[in-house]
Amino acid sequence: MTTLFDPIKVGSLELPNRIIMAPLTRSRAVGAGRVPNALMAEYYVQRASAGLILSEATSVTPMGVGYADTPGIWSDEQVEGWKQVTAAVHDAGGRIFLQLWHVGRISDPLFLDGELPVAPSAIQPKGHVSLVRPVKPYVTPRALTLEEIPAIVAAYRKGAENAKKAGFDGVEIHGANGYLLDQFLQDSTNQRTDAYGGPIENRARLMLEVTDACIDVWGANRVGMHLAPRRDAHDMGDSTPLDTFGYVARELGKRGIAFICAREAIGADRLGPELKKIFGGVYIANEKLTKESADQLLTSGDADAVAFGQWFIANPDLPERLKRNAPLNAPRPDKFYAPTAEGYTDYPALQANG
Ligand SMILES: C=C(C(=O)O)c1ccccc1
Repeated sequence: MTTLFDPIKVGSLELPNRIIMAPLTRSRAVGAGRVPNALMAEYYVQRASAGLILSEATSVTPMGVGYADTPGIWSDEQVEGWKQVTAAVHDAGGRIFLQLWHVGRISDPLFLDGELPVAPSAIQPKGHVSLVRPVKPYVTPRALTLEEIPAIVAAYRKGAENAKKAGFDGVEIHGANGYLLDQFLQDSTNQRTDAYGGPIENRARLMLEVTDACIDVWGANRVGMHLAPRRDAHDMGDSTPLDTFGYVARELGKRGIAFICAREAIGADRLGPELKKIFGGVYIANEKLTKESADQLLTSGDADAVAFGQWFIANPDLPERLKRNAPLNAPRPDKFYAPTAEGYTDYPALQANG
């Protein structure tokens, strides 16, 4: 019976366990340059016992930013900043992928030097700009012109190249949670009439062009994809979800990428088991999992590995704690996005003889 502690090959990497650290935005890349720093290196190295760390979402271009103090991967300075993170994780025997991100319409002119956010179509998302006070509704984004799209693909390619320069072990493409690639994929947010809109193969085109660019840089066995088939973030929706996500899973399977990591909790409406069959590769399940529900997913074959978010925030030595059935530290949501060491690097690990 497969357990969390069994090794697994993901792409060309041998992982010592199936306990993945989910991508977690923590807003500690403080400063105009959005450069990773020593505090971030300390946070990641504390969690290096994960089978694989998926880094926090990292913008591939300034126009892809939508939150305060989140890091980028477009500048030489940011590459240098990330090098201290990857070196620390590798020195501790860990493995880390960078998550490549563009928020699309989930932004605001205050993050974009006064520019409107860009998107497949000019459709205002319901909801408010995250973590901004006073509360501010999202604006109506500007639809990207057909001529602008090659530059978006080029930005992801550059991000993939810079991730390699920075010492990462691979890249995960953020295709989930209502951000740019997800906005193109789902028909509630994409009303284009050109080659990037209409039928599923057109709406998936940008996601797959970005995937092909990353494969060109890294090879398929070092590229992953993050998906949110439940369509529950940032006012998303699709009229034929299994067809839409099934098409993506099939196309990613044809390309032989290292994994799909799908954010969907255990629930009757989840598409995971179907998508896993269609994809045919390593399927990582994420969100609100416990040790029991994670074990159940592995035992049933509905997932090959599991990603924990909040439990890794609060427990730097999560794999050891799960192995020992040790008590887990409680996360402190008030510090999830505060630019402080408090609630970031001060969660205690078990005592060596604990
Ligand atoms: C990158 C995020 C995502 O994937 O939802 C995110 C960003 C800000 C806060 C929480 C999560």
